[in-house]
Amino acid sequence: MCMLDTLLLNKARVFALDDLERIFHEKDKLQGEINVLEMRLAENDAKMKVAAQEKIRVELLEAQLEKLRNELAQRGATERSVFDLYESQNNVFNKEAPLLQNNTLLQNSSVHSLSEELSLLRSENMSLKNDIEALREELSNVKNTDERVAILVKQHSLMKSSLQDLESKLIASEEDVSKLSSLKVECKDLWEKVDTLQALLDKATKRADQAILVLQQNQDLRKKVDKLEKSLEEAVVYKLSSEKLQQYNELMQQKMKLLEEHLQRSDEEIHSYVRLYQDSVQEFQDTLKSLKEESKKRALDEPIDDMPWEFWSHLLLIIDGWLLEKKISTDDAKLLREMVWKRDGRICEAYMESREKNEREAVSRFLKLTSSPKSSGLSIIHIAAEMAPVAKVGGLGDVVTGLCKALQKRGHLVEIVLPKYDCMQYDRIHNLRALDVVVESYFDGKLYKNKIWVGTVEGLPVYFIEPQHPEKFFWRGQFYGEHDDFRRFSFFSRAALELLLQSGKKPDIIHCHDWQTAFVAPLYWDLYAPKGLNSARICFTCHNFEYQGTAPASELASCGLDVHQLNRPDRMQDNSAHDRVNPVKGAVVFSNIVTTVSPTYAQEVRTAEGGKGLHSTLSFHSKKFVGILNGIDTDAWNPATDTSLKVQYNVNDLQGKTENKIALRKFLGLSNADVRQPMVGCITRLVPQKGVHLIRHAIYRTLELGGQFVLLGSSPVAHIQREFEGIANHFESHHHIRLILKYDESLSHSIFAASDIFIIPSIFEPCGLTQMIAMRYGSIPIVRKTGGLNDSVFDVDDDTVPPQFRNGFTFSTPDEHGVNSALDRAFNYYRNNTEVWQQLVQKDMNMDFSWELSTSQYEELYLKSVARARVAANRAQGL
Ligand SMILES: Nc1ncnc2c1ncn2[C@@H]1O[C@H](COP(=O)(O)OP(=O)(O)O)[C@@H](O)[C@H]1O
Repeated sequence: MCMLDTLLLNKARVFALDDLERIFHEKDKLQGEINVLEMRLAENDAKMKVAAQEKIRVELLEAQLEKLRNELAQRGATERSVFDLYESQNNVFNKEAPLLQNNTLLQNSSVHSLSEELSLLRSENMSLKNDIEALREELSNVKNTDERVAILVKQHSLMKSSLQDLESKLIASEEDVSKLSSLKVECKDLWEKVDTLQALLDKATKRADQAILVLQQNQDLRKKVDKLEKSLEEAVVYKLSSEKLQQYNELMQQKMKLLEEHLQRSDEEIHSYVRLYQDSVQEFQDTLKSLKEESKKRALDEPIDDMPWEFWSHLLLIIDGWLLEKKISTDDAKLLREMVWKRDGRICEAYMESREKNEREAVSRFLKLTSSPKSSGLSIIHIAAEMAPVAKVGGLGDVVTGLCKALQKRGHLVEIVLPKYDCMQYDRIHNLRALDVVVESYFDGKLYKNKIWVGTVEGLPVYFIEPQHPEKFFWRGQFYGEHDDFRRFSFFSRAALELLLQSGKKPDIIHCHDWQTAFVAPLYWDLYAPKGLNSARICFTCHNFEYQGTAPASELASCGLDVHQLNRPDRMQDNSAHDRVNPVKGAVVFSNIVTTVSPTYAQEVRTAEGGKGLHSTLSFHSKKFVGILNGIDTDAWNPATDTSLKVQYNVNDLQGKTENKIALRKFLGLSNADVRQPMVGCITRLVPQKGVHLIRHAIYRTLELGGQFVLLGSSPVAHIQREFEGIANHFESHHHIRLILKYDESLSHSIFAASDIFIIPSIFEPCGLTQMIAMRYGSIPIVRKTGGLNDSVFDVDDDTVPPQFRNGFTFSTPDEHGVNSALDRAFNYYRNNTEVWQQLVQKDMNMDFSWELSTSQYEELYLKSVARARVAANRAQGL
């Protein structure tokens, strides 16, 4: 390193000296040129002066010439008159000789003088002519001189400009000289540094020699050093990545802080509520602490943690059943429910003791449990149209189950109310039974009976409502897509609230989902809060703003809502059709908390392009509107325990993934010739939102790239279903392409496990779950950057994202070019970078997409809303 520095410094010095030499030489040359030019300029000036004098002389000569010409002209006239006179005198003399004889002498003398004068004039004339000739010559010379003068003037101006050029060059060179002198100083400095570096280098070389000696003597030590260096590098990489992560976290924290500040400024009231809430949390924590201490003393009071959720939900349903069947009072039921909620050991013991006894004895045993500590969580009731796995159409079902399970784990009492569809997966419901009770609910001006069923699903207590209505609302063989969906689900929403009212429940939160149960929000505030079901705050989650369930305003009256009051622009009136009502808009307006399923989608729907007509409503209510990214149920989606798979596997043993690929190929009749042939998977509803034309294109592109493609999907849109049936038939016995056009939960697990790449080219995507499930199964996602896909998939080549977050391939423009760009890159990585691909698979499988983080966000929203309600209630009571 030191040697390199020395060489570089030497080189720099030589260059600098060469430059100096060259600049001096150039300067001398320029100075010489300037001198010559100055001399020539002086010469020119002198010449010009001479020329000017000559010009004056010429002018004088011309004047003289003119004078002489005039004189000559006069003299010519005189000469001619003298001659004429002489001739006439001769004639007279000849004619009158006798008369003139006396005057002859006189005459002779005058003639003589005249002829003398004439010859004088002639000679003078001659000399003048010569003079004129000479002057003419001189004049032509002068003309030549004029031309020369003009040339000289031109040359003069040219020289002047080149002189200016030279002067500016001289200035520049002088600057160069000054730079050079500073360069010289720097150079000197550098030399000094070179010397010190040289000294250091010498020292280092000496040390290196010693080190080499030591290393040569001890090979083992060297190996250890190598190992240490490697781990040091890893540590540096780790440090760098953790630093980046920290930076990223700091950035996020800053953003959050800004947001928090903004919220604080914009809503002073919320701020005070938060403080009050914090006080109550403190109070709650104190109570909890003292309870904990107390419970330590009493072994029987200890919460039972080793009983499954299934058990507690079952107990809860027993108590609710007794309440509805009027076998216990509301207060007793409340106390017992709270004990279940707290997983109290005493109620567990009571159940165990009374298992073999008849119902009356069991009831009395339970009623002996008199004291019960305060509950530690919230009572949350979800009213929904889907719940996985019993009634699932898409992501909504997954979210209801995943979120409820996570809330239950956090100590909240969670219950779910669902329609009792005929087409449910009844084998996934435990202890399903009908209660000996009938709940009547209003519809079309009458009361209709509802049969209430209870059972546990995934360890959660669920109420199923079976309307005894002649239109058999939920006996249709399918969940949605019926002509009277508006009537079916407005009926269900009202019956669900009726059930809560009649069973005396006092929930803290009622959480409804999508347009099907959006009616709950206006029904609650307009009808049920006045009836006494007033303990709750309403949370509404919209999983997709594409579906708003609008209908003619008059249809709202069936479930008892006031059309006149609600069909208003600030309430339920649809923003684009004033004679229609919009349930989603109603829920946005009437809920205390409104959420959607990813932060990016929450932004997108506030724009005119993304809001599907609701952007202005959402912007108006933006203070209560947030986007929370969904999680996935990591118990249900776990390749290490998934019984749908041929072989279970995990991040440390990926052989099982390959075996699933081979098994799926066999099952679907695809070629098994090359185990490394990449398999692209796609599991989706085939609707325009999912980018069906891009899915179709991806099939053909995968074929071109030499991969295999497996599509599992079905479409509620007839022409899309037909189109894909055409493609499916075309590839019916193809070795590399298979389209399975149906809903098949078990097959979906096999495809997630078998595929290497998973494609989701959505036009818009509120959250999307398949990208997270795919990652959990080690299938690398290719997604379009939109909605929740944008919040969960980060491109492996995007260096603006910290490396630990990069987990897939993304593209922005929803066209074939975009698909190609991502698909081609993915194939390239898969084929040419096996090791990197393997690391990517492991990284993706380790990513945390559980409900943990999202649930804590929902929990925080619930708690804040409940605290605000308490403060408002206390204020109203004057406390
Ligand atoms: N044909 C199908 N067979 C089995 N499961 C499917 C099918 N189509 C979609 N799914 C499942 O439905 C869920 C889709 O959720 P999501 O990605 O949020 O999309 P969306 O809710 O818009 O349909 C995933 O769990 C996916 O595996």
